[in-house]
Amino acid sequence: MASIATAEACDSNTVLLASGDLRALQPIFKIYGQSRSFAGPIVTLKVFEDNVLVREILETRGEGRVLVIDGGGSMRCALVGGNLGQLAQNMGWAGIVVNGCIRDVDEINGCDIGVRALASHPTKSNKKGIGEKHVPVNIAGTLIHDGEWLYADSDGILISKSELSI
Ligand SMILES: O=C([O-])CC(=O)C(=O)O
Repeated sequence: MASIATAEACDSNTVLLASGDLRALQPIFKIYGQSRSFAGPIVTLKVFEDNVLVREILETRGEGRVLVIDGGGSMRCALVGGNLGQLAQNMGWAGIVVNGCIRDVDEINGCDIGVRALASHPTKSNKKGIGEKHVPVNIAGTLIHDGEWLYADSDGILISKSELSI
């Protein structure tokens, strides 16, 4: 999906920014993946050093949505790797935002999705299947709800209560 420029979205939606219906994530993410700009409705996931539920969600049809994973900011393993990046692309996800690490960076950079993560880490995660889908998550200073909209480009990431019009 062609994305609205985040800077422009901020300039033309000052009322939404002031009310908190539109908010910018703190700039803590690195940019990966082929799509530097992406946008879509959010699916939230809260996990910690365990990516079984990440795969479970990415195995469902993305339909242009964005998976937002609160991995608790862990710097001890990767929640998404090349296989999951490929799966996300094949299932039609627009992108993945990870409050945590990814791995197989070269493979992920070849995938036709947008990915944001704190860093890369070569270790895989646990496989216990613990976590919560569709719950509110607090990432980069911002509370994010399932079903809200995410807009990402080279300037940053915006969360909007509803779809923005151009
Ligand atoms: O399976 C994992 O833990 C993540 C991974 O390396 C991949 O997606 O390729």
